[in-house]
Amino acid sequence: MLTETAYAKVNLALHVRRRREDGYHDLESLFAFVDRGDELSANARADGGLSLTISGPFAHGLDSDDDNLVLRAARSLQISVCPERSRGTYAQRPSTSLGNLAGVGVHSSGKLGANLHLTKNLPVASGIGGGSADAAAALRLLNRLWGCNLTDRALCVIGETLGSDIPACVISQSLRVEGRGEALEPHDLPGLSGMPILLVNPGIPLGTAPVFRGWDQVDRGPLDTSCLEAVISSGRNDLEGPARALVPEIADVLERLRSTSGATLSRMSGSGATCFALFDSPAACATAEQALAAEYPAWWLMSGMLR
Ligand SMILES: C[C@](O)(CO)[C@H](O)COP(=O)(O)OP(=O)(O)OC[C@H]1O[C@@H](n2ccc(N)nc2=O)[C@H](O)[C@@H]1O
Ligand SMILES: Nc1ncnc2c1ncn2[C@@H]1O[C@H](COP(=O)(O)OP(=O)(O)OP(=O)(O)O)[C@@H](O)[C@H]1O
Repeated sequence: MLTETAYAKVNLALHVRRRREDGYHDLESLFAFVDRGDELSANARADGGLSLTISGPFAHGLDSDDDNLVLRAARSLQISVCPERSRGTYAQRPSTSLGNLAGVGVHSSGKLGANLHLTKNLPVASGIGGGSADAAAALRLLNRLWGCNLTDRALCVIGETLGSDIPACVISQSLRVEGRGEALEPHDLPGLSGMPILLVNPGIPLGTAPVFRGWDQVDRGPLDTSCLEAVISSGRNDLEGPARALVPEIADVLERLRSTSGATLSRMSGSGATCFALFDSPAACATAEQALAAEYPAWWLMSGMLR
């Protein structure tokens, strides 16, 4: 059995620059990843079939049916390395051209199968990329399990067809991200790796599309990622306003985090409703987590370190 962690994603800053013709938005964002998240495991299956079971604190919020992003990612990988699977039951082929990716041909027998198990530790629809991280973990895991030997770049191309955050989640290291989410540059700012972080969600799921729809279409300018201080002082999350309009509790979370001792940056991640605080020491982070757990038992909390 092989395992992969689906690392929680945080947008340390998220600038929305433009609404595009295709309905998506061009972004500039600094992505970072927490060293904890969902856990995915898999055993190989010789009959080419796929199955998924789910356990964990947020298993109840999720179906293990064909629409689960883990199974959608698995099917996309099957089709990419073994195109004849796109006929018959496997209806959909990734729309992006993968060049000669299919030519790796190692699995022309089409017997790529797996029994997958997901331990769902991250809240669903919460702005920390849970589903995207799961799909990315499935691509990394099955690439190993099936011996496909695809590069990260090829996995990103497959992931991009399933969701904007998935390419970044394939890499799961700090990145500057532009476009819809597909233009990635590694961006390892000094001091970021190992930094303590606390994630806080008020316990209310929030879909991504309605938050983007609420954006006021005002371009407030580019994101300076030259140093962490610039990201802290001049970075924003342009989706915070529309997310707060839908979930007013986000304001309570941010107010509480901003009054926390030792927090160097508090902001909302992605389309919300999860917010985060970065800390100058693990002790300050642990103290904050204990205090919030006692004060707000309904809030979901997870502490960790940036990768
Ligand atoms: C807000 C972020 O989490 C920031 O990292 C991402 O941009 C969202 O990524 P995601 O959840 O993977 O989003 P997708 O599943 O691709 O898209 C969901 C919906 O969000 C909106 N969407 C998403 C990404 C983007 N750059 N512009 C958009 O307008 C679109 O309405 C889309 O239909
Ligand atoms: N394995 C999965 N985990 C979570 N959500 C999934 C999964 N598979 C499918 N979904 C669906 O994807 C939708 C988005 O869930 P997700 O948790 O990825 O949102 P999010 O945290 O807001 O992501 P992002 O930060 O990328 O916008 C949910 O409505 C959920 O039903």
